[in-house]
Amino acid sequence: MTACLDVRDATRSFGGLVAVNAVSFQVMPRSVTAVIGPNGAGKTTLFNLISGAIAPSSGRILFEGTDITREAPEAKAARGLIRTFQLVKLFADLSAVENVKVGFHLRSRGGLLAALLRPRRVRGMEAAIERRARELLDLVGLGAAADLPASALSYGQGRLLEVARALAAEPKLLMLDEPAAGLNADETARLSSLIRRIAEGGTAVLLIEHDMHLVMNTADDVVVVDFGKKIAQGAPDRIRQDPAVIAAYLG
Ligand SMILES: Nc1ncnc2c1ncn2[C@@H]1O[C@H](COP(=O)(O)OP(=O)(O)OP(=O)(O)O)[C@@H](O)[C@H]1O
Repeated sequence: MTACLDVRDATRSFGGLVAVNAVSFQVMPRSVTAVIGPNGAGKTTLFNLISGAIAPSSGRILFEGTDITREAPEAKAARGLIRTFQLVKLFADLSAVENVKVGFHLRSRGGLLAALLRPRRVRGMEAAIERRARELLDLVGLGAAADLPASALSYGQGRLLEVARALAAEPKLLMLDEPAAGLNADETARLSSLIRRIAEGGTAVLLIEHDMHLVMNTADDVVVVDFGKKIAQGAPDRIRQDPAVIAAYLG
């Protein structure tokens, strides 16, 4: 099976500091992979290399077998590599469902423009987008809030709305940067089951997360980085007992 994402020896230096040092790992289709590590380990830099926000000093990044190392974030998004943070912030005055509709434009700009040039089709297309946006809100548990302005949502609901909007772009790989940050225990449990459902629906998920409970309950595969290097990779149960991982967190 071709990996959805294949990171090969990704390296990035800032001056003398090697923030990400020859990190390699793969994300398989329909799987959830978590990147963990102590503060300053290089997780955010690694995410930036994958999403295209910054260029690697060396190494390669393949998406569905194609080398995308030097592609811009927009080009990667068009392939289906979507990071929540690539999207603009939520529009406070727009309703939840309208915010989700914004996500459709990320990948289907050509499609939408073409539709606009064919007036008779527009109405059908708008109705389909509206329907799909509401389905996505149901999926993340915000169905009842669809018509509320984003500003009326709680912090946790706002984070879930960001996920729904990212899903509107039909990602093949969804990258989530600390999705549980600021969520309460209930919301975190719901997020965990949502991430599992997203993966089972055919979208691979790659996340950075500090909440070990979420990681251990949600991820199929855990990549541990420390001082820029990958020090371990494996299933949550194995990672929990890995001496190098324990040392990194205690040290
Ligand atoms: N643009 C930059 N210029 C210089 N140094 C940087 C830059 N970005 C990151 N670094 C350094 O690279 C190292 C890794 O940082 P990074 O933010 O990737 O770690 P992290 O694992 O995401 O940390 P945290 O968990 O605290 O968010 C740190 O030492 C950081 O200071």
